[in-house]
Amino acid sequence: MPASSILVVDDDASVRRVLQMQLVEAGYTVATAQSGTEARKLLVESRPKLVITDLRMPGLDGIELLRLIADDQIQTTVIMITAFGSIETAVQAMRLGAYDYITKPIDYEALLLAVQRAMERQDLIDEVRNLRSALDRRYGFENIIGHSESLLRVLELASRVAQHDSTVLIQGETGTGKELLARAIHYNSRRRNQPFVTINCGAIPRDLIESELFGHSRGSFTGAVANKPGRIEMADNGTLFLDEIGELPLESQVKLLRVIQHGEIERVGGSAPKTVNVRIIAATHRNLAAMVEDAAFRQDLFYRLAVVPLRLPPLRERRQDIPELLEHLFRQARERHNMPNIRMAPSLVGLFAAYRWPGNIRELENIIERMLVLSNGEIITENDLPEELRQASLPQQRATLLLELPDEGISLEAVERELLLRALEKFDGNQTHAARYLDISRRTFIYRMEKHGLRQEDLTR
Ligand SMILES: Nc1ncnc2c1ncn2[C@@H]1O[C@H](COP(=O)(O)OP(=O)(O)OP(=O)(O)O)[C@@H](O)[C@H]1O
Repeated sequence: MPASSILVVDDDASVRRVLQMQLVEAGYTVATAQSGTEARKLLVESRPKLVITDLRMPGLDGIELLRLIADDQIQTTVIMITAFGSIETAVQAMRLGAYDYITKPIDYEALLLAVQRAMERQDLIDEVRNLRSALDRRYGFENIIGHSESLLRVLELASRVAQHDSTVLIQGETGTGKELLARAIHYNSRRRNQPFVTINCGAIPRDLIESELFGHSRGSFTGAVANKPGRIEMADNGTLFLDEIGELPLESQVKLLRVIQHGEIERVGGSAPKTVNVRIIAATHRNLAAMVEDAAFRQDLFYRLAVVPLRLPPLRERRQDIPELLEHLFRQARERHNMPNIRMAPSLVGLFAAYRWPGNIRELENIIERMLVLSNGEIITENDLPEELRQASLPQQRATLLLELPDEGISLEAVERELLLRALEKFDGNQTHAARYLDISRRTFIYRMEKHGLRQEDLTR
């Protein structure tokens, strides 16, 4: 049956005939069924866009047909024909999901108008469904490329947690796909048809972050010219993605905790607290546990966020994924720039696999894009690679940290001591930076310095 098809269901042959005639004349393709049971069969076989059904029929009646359509989730719009005066059943039909009803004797002009509106509605529903499934495909777990064990383990956990409403904390270096994973969780959760709202806590000035998160009332500060809902409110019933949560100032952390604990927000500048229902997914490239030790992040909030902690491994820890990612991202970039014939010399894969990728997949994506745009031939060769990648192939530079392992053995303590000193040196004696560089808390850093009997002055040894 073609797309604009209508199924007319009535046990009265003359009503069927007249309805069919009128609708065909108006340009629709029409099929008919003389009972609910016959309609049921046709519904499955030919998937009509619209069903016009009589309410009262022997056997399976209009209401039962409507229930079937709802239960089987058949995508169609229903118009019910009811006897004049049976308003209660019409109301019942609407409650069960009928889009409209018309009464007998049928006013054909009114019917055609109702059909036209119903068709437009079904078109809209179909369009939204198509867009949504494109979105689902785009943000599904299957779009997170890679088959390394460390990645698969995270994806498996994430897909299990997606079904539940628990708060998720995603940790991982910059560019490892934290936002991509957060979206996949949202689009695979029960909230998928509700908003996914993001906020980057590191990108918003400190004095504006609360108004951005919680909204503000008119006049609460200079520039607050109107009432404005915050991102949390916008994410009501959906998911809020708090990127770079480690950058959230301590004062705002208390308020966020309140949202998580009580589901309540208060706009900046007053107004009564409002109840919201949001799922929170937070992400950070920082070591939050170390920040808690340094009192730079609230412990209570940390525990609330890290109900399900997920850690995305850096690319250099899953080098086996590089060829697959390279191919995927290259194909995407080729399509984006409409360069279907461009190829990449196969020898390049080795160079890509050897590089350290400090910026992870985002860096890989950017380098591919740059090579493609700047290339002037049909094939990308080693000469088109940025310097840092070509260097990666030189064996002596494969790793930034190369330890000489002497035959007589080496003391782990001595190595640790040396690392502490080198890190301090690298950051001109700044302990906070050195600790962050070594991915430990400042407290741990100081503790280890003391353990080795090191003092700041030893720097100048
Ligand atoms: N496994 C993957 N497969 C395909 N594309 C990926 C993968 N991981 C990341 N990407 C792509 O890499 C880019 C960076 O990913 P994303 O923004 O999710 O990283 P991030 O960890 O949130 O980064 P940042 O910490 O800098 O915000 C995006 O364009 C994303 O689509």
